[in-house]
Amino acid sequence: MNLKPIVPVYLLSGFLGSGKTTLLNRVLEAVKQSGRKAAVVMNEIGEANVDGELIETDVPMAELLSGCICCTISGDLSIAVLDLCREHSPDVIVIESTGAANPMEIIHSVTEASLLTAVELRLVVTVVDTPQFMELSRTPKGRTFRLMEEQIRCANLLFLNKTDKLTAFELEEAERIIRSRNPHAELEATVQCGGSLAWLDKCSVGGGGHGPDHAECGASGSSHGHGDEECAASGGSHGHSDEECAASGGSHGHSDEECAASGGGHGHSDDKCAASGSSHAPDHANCAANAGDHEHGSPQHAHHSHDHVMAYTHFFDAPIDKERFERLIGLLPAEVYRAKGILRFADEAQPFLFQYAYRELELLKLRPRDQVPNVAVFIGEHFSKEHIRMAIASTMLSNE
Ligand SMILES: Nc1nc2c(ncn2[C@@H]2O[C@H](COP(=O)(O)OP(=O)(O)OP(=O)(O)O)[C@@H](O)[C@H]2O)c(=O)[nH]1
Repeated sequence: MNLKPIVPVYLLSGFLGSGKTTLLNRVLEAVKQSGRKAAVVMNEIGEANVDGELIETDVPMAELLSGCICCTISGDLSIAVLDLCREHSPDVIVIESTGAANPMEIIHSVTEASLLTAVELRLVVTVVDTPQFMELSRTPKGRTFRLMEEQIRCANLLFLNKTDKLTAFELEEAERIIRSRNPHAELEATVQCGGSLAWLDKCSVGGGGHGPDHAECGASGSSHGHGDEECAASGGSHGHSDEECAASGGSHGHSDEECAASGGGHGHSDDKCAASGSSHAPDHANCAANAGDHEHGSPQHAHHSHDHVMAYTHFFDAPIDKERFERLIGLLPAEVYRAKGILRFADEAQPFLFQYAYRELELLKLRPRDQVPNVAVFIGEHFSKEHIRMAIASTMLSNE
């Protein structure tokens, strides 16, 4: 029988602006260096795929815009994965979710895709904006903080990013608090997501095997820890029975145990998967419990913990003035904590990618792959789109 090799799927999770695209670029480079072919699913909450401009043109990419893959377009995610497999036969698929996504729902979508084609979720990597997480941990816990906690709980591997902005003492405190949210995931303190990518190599993929090598790749297998019970614990939050869970994982001949790994992207082989380096499987029960806390039902009936996050996309119809734009950024209300876009400045031949995360602005010259829009996406919580529209009009168009 000529079975297709199972394509490992890596999910990059983490709150808005934490560093997922930064990590994605490192992952893509590493996959390329190893002679394998990656495909990417990118999800943006706004109407423009700004991050896509940072990805090399030869990488097949599916873009899911204007929604969050964990809810409004979760069906699209399974289809995107199927299409990428059919059209490009990748060795590896990397999904970068919006920062507003809950990984549990995405995990569910990937297992849905695995019913139809040979893909398997191998690892959930959550990138934590550590200074931001710590700042929010000191104030009354809002929904953003709780979403960050969920993203932390569902990870196999945690990159505690932006540690350049922390003192050694603060980092120690952050590690302690984050560890308490997920005692099992491998944890690495990083700057620009510069952590180990060994997990990409450890899982033998695309090499003609028929499914993950459980002995070698604990990330995919669950050679220890997950039994039916845990599977149900995890699946339970989405209304799975053991049977359903087995069905989900079983499309490629998985056992229940394996299903826990596939369904949850969790389940490490203690000694073999230095990949995630993790010696334990992230605790499904944690995720499920957490899901319950925050009103996660089945994907169809979920009340998502991130529906407070909103985006306003503004397309400029002509090149804009750089200084005025910087002034506009300075005027953004605190509720807008993330913005990004591709901008054409009046005195510059090349377009710029702009990034704004928690009051830090970054402008980067772009060599676009194609025609690019002149666009800015503003992301935050409970802000007035009208207010932003008016701020743009008064700052960008005034004669001062
Ligand atoms: N100071 C600091 N900035 C970082 C670090 N890592 C990433 N950044 C910056 O943070 C901003 C956001 O990084 P991205 O990789 O785009 O973050 P993201 O998670 O993909 O953002 P969204 O797609 O909007 O959720 C960029 O300006 C990065 O240069 C870090 O370790 N330290």
